[in-house]
Amino acid sequence: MQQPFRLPLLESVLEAVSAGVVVVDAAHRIVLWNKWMSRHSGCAAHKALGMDLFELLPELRGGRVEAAVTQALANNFSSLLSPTLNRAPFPLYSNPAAIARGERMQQAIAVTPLAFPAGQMGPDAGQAIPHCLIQLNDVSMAASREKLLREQTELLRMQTFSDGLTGIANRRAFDAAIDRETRRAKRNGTVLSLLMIDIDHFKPYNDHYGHQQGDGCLIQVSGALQALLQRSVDMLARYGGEEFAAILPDNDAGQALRMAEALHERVLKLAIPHAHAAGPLKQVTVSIGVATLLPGQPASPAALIRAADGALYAAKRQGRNRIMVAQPEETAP
Ligand SMILES: Nc1nc2c(ncn2[C@@H]2O[C@H](COP(=O)(O)OP(=O)(O)OP(=O)(O)O)[C@@H](O)[C@H]2O)c(=O)[nH]1
Repeated sequence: MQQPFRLPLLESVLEAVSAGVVVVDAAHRIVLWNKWMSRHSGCAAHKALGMDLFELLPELRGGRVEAAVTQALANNFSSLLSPTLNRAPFPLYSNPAAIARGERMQQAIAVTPLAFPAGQMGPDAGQAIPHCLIQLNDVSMAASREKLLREQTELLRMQTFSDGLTGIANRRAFDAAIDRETRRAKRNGTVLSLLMIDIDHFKPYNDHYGHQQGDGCLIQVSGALQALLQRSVDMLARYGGEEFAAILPDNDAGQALRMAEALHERVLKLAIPHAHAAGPLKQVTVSIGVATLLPGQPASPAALIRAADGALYAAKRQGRNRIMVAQPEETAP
């Protein structure tokens, strides 16, 4: 090892490294401020050196950086400041365009205690003098990739569980919810109601007005139904083509029937013209089947759906534009 070259070599490494390197002494005075720090902070080393770090950058006072530096100097503790909790504590910018936008670099910061041996002479000879090393890395790219991934994941989640046409929950979301709510009702000994809602004579509507207007009708009806389901626990889902399902946790048979009446009425109020509607009302109507799972009743989600569906088809058979109620069959607990 060629001893004389070590120090200059280390210095050029410190200046060339793609990370911020700052060293402060026990009084928080800056004793090292590398080129990367000058470039990204806009503060040259000759200005920073000898200054109190928290006077140079007062916004670091009282935050996680000051706490980490104090822990390093007083207790010899190292800290890693998570970029999630401490996005950009130092006023550092990736490039001039980022300065113009006022967009700080996202930072990963490591704070490490250092102990320099004091010189050979004097009262402190041989003793370690506490210092603190602060390393900073630019994680802006990783952070924006992470943000993009999070947004894409959220979009995929939305697409997986919502209906592309109406924006309400889709069949997949319904299947998971009815299963979850049935188990919750059994566990808590509470009631659970289910409404199956179907637009009457939708095929002739489509045939007469066209598929696009049919889509518009589905959007209007689902919007009207959704507007009435105000509780966060209620769920309206598109069960199939022109069939919707409403899960009503904690609603007994009477409450579910009243909700069905309100939904039925709300669709009538839309007054969507339907030239081929049966009966005197030449407008879009719905038929609704209602079923309620009673506390302690051993019934499966499938039995609840079967009962509500059975009631819906009874409503269809009896002329449509009406509400029918059925009781789910008991199944083995
Ligand atoms: N426009 C449109 N139509 C759809 C969509 N999904 C299903 N449909 C149509 O909905 C109609 C359902 O018809 P049927 O099941 O015969 O029921 P209906 O004519 O409403 O008769 P009843 O339910 O017995 O009153 C079919 O013509 C489907 O093509 C959709 O996303 N958009």
